[in-house]
Amino acid sequence: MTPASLLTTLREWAESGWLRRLDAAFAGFLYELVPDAVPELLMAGALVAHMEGRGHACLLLDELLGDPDALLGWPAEAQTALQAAMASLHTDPGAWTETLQASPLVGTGDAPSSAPLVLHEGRLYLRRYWDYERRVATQVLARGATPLPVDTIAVRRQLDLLFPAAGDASTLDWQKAACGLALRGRFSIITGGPGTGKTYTAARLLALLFAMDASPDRLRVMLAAPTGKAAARLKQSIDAALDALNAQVGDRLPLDELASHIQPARTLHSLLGARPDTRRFRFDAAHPLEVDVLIVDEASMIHLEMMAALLEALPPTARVVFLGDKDQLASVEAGAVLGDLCRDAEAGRYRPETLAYLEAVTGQRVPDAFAGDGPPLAQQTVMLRESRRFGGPIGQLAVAVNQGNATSAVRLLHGDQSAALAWLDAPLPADVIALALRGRDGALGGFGGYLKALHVRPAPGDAQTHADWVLTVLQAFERFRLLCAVRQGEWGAEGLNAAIERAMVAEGSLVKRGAWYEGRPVMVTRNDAAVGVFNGDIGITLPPATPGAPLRAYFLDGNTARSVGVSRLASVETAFAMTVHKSQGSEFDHTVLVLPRDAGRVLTRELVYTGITRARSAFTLVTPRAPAFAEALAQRTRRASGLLSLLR
Ligand SMILES: Nc1ncnc2c1ncn2[C@@H]1O[C@H](COP(=O)(O)OP(=O)(O)OP(=O)(O)O)[C@@H](O)[C@H]1O
Repeated sequence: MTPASLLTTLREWAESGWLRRLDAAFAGFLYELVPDAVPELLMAGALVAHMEGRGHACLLLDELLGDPDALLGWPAEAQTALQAAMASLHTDPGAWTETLQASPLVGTGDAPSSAPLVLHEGRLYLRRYWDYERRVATQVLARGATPLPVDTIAVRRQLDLLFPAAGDASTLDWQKAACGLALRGRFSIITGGPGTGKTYTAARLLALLFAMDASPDRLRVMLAAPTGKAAARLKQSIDAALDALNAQVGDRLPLDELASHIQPARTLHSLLGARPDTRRFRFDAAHPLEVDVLIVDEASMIHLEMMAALLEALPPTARVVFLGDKDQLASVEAGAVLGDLCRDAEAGRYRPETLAYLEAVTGQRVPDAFAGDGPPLAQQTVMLRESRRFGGPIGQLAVAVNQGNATSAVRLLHGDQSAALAWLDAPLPADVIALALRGRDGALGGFGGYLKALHVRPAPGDAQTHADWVLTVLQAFERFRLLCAVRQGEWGAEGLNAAIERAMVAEGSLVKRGAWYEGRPVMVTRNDAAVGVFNGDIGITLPPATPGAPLRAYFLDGNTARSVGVSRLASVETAFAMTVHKSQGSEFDHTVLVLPRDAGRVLTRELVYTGITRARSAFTLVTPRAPAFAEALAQRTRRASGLLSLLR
């Protein structure tokens, strides 16, 4: 196959929807740069771009040549076309590697180069992603290189105070261990499922750092998370945990002062100083953040590019602690950074030196099963294993789903007597709409509470009454949500949003005269630093206090609301229903997960797990085709990345 005919084939694949137009265009761009580029290079270029669009940081050549069907998961017709095209190219991985390496368009990654592609240990990258991975790995390695000196006797005293032993004093308290490990590292991770006490532990870690610091009055503490909502939740949880701790041990630790050192929680974009029209941030390696301790929540949502920018913006002396659930869906953007970094979290793999340190500072023995010879990062990672909030049916369901145990999960969904869980066979989207409008027996209602709050609008004029009403409406909206596996189609977020709007208009709960109407919930889909809104922010369209003034979108910001004129919101979508991806970092009292008839490779175990763990007190699974649930549980998200190999 000639390069020109391969490019035609790639364009045809894009026309058929197997590749993105961008992927085929990228191969065309490579050909323009080097007209004698071989077809292997053009094919690899289109496919590495395609894989990036699907969240992979790189393309594994072995997998492409060994089992392209499994790698790409294309429809049968596309697979046949791919096989035919691949048959005309080299079949041997060694020959592919040599061919690619010979091209001026492919760098090795070891030497500085501006080649658009990088081939490193059998992984082909778009240069940008190679760069992100390398920068993240460099930072993680530098920050984890040597443990910081610790006065183990003093730490033991503080930890005993912060974690008074309950029950068997010799049983390891992982929360206590997590504080001990984070204390001696500049980079640490505390992972665990929902309600395992990640923020509870982080609050105690702050108290410990404060107690152990030589000049605590100068300690600068920052809190951040990928979304505004997650940031606000983090601050609330840390404040609540510190208040409770104060009541417990306030006479022996200066916790009041600590609270005054914690700055308001920020989104990562705002922390780093996002600027309009550029990917560069105000804070970077040359202009580092002024921080000593940074706690970052919902770390599973951090994508590679953001992680690289964040770590580089931290001064070398700062301490960063990531909190997150490694089993949740990774970010929409390429990379699965937390999942990669937590590869050893389950097993522990603590070295003898780490085990001895943990025993010295906790007074407890780490069970032998967690001993090993893990890399430095594993020595700074702790997985919390006991859920404190999710012991009930929702927690049991989350565990069954995480283990891929469909039989047990289905039994729980069908047989729950407490009504926290339910399975609804919904042959038609109208069944979902009925559930959204009226809720279900035993669970909290659907959008009824929200519509009710919306309609008790105060008389115009009084700013305070108006502000109270806005808050009530925003909080009511947070109680219920439809989560979809996909965006498009009648079972996707777009289809269900349109259907809900129609149903609400038909029953007279909404008056819709144009795209913007009173009561329209919207989700921001693009960061806009100039307006101060970020991807994933959820707002409600409401009239302002001044009579006759144009509609504004109100966003919950902790316990207050801020507003933006709707004409300034360029990229938003209606948000009665949203994708599971976009729901990360949020929780709703009653969460409904809608699985479509067939969603192919997007329907995964991580997606179902993430949906379930958004539910605070009730969860309903809805699907028109029952087997879709078990099929989803059988499918894992696997993202190609070289981060672990760079961390070796
Ligand atoms: N060791 C503990 N003793 C008593 N209560 C605890 C303990 N650990 C956590 N909790 C309580 O369990 C609840 C959940 O804890 P926390 O919010 O810290 O969990 P999380 O892992 O951060 O949850 P999420 O995944 O929702 O962010 C809180 O009410 C917290 O006070």
